[in-house]
Amino acid sequence: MKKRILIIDDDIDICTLLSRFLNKEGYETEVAYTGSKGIAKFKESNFDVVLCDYRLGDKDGRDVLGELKTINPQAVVLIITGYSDIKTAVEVIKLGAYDYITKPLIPAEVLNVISSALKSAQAPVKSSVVAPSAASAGSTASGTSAKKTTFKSNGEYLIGESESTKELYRQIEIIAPTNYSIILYGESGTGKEVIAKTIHHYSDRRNKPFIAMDCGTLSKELAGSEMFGHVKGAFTGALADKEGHFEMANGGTLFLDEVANLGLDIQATLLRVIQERKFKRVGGTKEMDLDIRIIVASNENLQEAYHKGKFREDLYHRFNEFSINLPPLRQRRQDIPLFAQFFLDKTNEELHKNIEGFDEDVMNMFLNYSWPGNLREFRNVVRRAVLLTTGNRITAKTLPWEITNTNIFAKHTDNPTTAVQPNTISNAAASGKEIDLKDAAAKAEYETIMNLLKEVNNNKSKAAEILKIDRKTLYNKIKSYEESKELNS
Ligand SMILES: Nc1ncnc2c1ncn2[C@@H]1O[C@H](COP(=O)(O)OP(=O)(O)OP(=O)(O)O)[C@@H](O)[C@H]1O
Repeated sequence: MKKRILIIDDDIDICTLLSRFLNKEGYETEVAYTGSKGIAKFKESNFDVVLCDYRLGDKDGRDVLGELKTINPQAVVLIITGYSDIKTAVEVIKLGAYDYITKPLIPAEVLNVISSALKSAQAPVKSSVVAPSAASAGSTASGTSAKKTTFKSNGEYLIGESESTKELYRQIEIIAPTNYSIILYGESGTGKEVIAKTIHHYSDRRNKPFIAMDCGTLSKELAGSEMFGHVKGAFTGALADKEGHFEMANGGTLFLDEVANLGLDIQATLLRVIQERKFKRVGGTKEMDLDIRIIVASNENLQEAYHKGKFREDLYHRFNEFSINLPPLRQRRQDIPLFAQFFLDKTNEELHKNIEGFDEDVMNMFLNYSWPGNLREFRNVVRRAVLLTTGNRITAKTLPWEITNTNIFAKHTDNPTTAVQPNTISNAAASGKEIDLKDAAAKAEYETIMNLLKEVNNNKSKAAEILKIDRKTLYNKIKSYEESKELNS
């Protein structure tokens, strides 16, 4: 049966082009020109993938994503963002989008992302049973705590060589063979799920399922059923018996992503299940024994969350048998050339291309950039650059402007990473301060423009040229930021 794709975009031309192109590639498509119409279509019928533009006439992609996930937590949603809008991309991934695609759209990239989304959706969304063979590439764990593990890239993921990476793997080596619950802290895209899978590979549970569950998008109503399953008739809409993530993971490892987002009610149920090591499907009577290892991930400090009353302290202590901090990419710069080559090799393989490497200035830009979307962003940037490259090497022309302009920006500020606010996220989490990612992004853009204008003696045409935008867009960006500042002051 043909896979069905819903395209939501207020640009009729893009809808038509995408739809024609995807039909030719064997997909069935439907289009909606507004967020509300898209949501209505999604309610009426099943789609395997939703492609949704971030900026829509009536709503933004974030709202649409939220509503689609409320209708079906397993919805596979790909958000289309502007070329330089990595902060939005990070935000929508946190909200449960499967991935993002940047504009201008490149057909091969669209196909690539759709096909990997469809593969992942064969299991429930964000859930994956790890092939045991993936574990065998490194020297395998013997199952005793005294064994010596040597981590090696399994071809799918890279390990890295910087000091912080070595420390990370030293911790994994100690903890993997035990049955301890683990909290993984790290910004979006640092590889928390990848590390959770690695821990699973190197544990005695490696031949059992690894199931990932995204708690960030669970509605209060569906949380119980998603976790523990339900029996037919348990509530309106429970048309058949359903297995929950705990049951799927039984015997193996359950990875709870964005665990700080779980409501207090479901936290109470979760605690009881973990303590009693037994659970029932919602509405069911049969009690099942629970044998799982739990790994949770959060980009918010859970200790602070419980101090604020957002997270149960007893549940926190249950999870916190061990915790690991994943460094952001900007703190493991030594690994950047390795990851660049790794992502290049992978993309060459996927696209049957043979690009040999990167121009020297490209690598310098990679090293200077602050990577707010971490490894996910890096992978996407390299993938896109490979798609756009026609020669032997990747040149700066194929990179987004925020990367090509890192150096200019760095000259004018004490903190070269201000442009992308990465530290603000963790600092804000630590201080309990609320930040608005959109405001942060707009501020960063504004500061970048103003600093560049100083650099070019206020020559706006020159600044626009360097930023690869037209003069009008440059004016609009300055104006809209200054107006919003006035409104908020
Ligand atoms: N060690 C690695 N080697 C190669 N690629 C990696 C590695 N770690 C992460 N990636 C890339 O980054 C992507 C994001 O990783 P992952 O989903 O594990 O991050 P995350 O921290 O769980 O993100 P989020 O908090 O947004 O869910 C992966 O799909 C993969 O492409």
